[in-house]
Amino acid sequence: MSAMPWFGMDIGGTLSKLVFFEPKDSIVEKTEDETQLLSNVTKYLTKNSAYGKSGHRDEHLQMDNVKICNRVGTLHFIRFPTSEMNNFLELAKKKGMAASVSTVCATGGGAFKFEENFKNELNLKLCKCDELDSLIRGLLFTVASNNNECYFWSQCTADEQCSKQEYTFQYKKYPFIVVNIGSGVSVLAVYGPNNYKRISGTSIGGGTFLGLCSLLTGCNSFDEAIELAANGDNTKVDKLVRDIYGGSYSKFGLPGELVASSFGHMNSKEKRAQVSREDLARTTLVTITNNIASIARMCALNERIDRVCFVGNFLRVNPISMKLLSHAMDYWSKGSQKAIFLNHEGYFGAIGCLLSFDERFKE
Ligand SMILES: Nc1ncnc2c1ncn2[C@@H]1O[C@H](COP(=O)(O)OP(=O)(O)O)[C@@H](O)[C@H]1O
Ligand SMILES: CC(C)(COP(=O)(O)O)[C@@H](O)C(=O)NCCC(=O)O
Repeated sequence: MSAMPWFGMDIGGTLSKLVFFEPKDSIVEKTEDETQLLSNVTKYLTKNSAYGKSGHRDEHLQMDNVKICNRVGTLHFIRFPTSEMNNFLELAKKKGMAASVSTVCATGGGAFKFEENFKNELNLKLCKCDELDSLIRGLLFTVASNNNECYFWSQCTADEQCSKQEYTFQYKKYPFIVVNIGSGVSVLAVYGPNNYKRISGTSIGGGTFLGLCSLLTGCNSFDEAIELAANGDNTKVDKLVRDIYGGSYSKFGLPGELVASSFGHMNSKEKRAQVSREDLARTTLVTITNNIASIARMCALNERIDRVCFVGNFLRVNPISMKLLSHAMDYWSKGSQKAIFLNHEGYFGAIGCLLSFDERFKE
């Protein structure tokens, strides 16, 4: 079967992620098909960082000297909103992306939903891979290939002192938890390279943040929502323990600054009149993030696992949530659970999917 070895696609509920492998070695002779694709598609993809109105290449994530399928080359990372799928298919057709190939590996719900569109528009067969298998596979591969992939936030009790630190993740040491925060949230316990289970999930995820924030603030993008949140104050919107107790609730170790009731001030007309779009964006972000932290903590406790990797595009340009997650894990576990983050946060499904080409199509 003829297949397209250098693309892996993850078509998610909000964003489509496209990982593209550009072979750079001269050891292996290029086939005629390869030469044609490399000259047309590679030039177009690597010379630009924006495609159409809404496609972006994350140049800062590019990985050089990566070995895949016995080839050495560069991995490129591209994303576009899944809602723009029709425009993507049109552009792919125009640029001849599928001209000399018949199959591409794809994962995420969209690999099922858009299968017919790929067939009809591009005459391209989607070889479907499971999204959680791909996620774990891509994550393990990336951590093994990239020394600087993982980091953590230290001293997150005081925001000014909280800093990003490199983390050497012993990925060969199992188990660990993966919390994938995409449109919704999946929580996985990983026991070995081919041994994991999905232990929990919640529909209150990245899609909920963006949806609620759009409703409450009229913002038009995720980046705008995060920017608003960065300048807001959730204590104007949330009811804190100290608003109820006048201080902390010490008998059960609840500090005064803890949110007792998310959005709890908003039943008051006067308080509503005092809040800004920024405050509402911040509160939405804090509410969703704290809820995810609670679920992650309980899952880690239940499974008796202390390392928790948070991934997914909800964490893109979002240090506020990463710091909150770090603080929550550390504080409530009295330092026994650790929150770990990864630079290629939203791309592991697509990377894992690209890697499965090797297995499925080698002669
Ligand atoms: N440019 C963006 N556009 C839309 N959502 C974004 C963007 N960047 C980050 N996000 C956040 O990431 C979430 C999607 O994460 P992702 O891991 O790609 O999940 P999915 O596979 O469900 O699309 C969105 O719900 C939103 O919270
Ligand atoms: C259905 C999904 C696996 C799809 O993945 P996504 O596109 O959100 O990354 C995910 O949204 C999810 O796990 N939702 C939570 C469902 C639940 O456990 O309540």
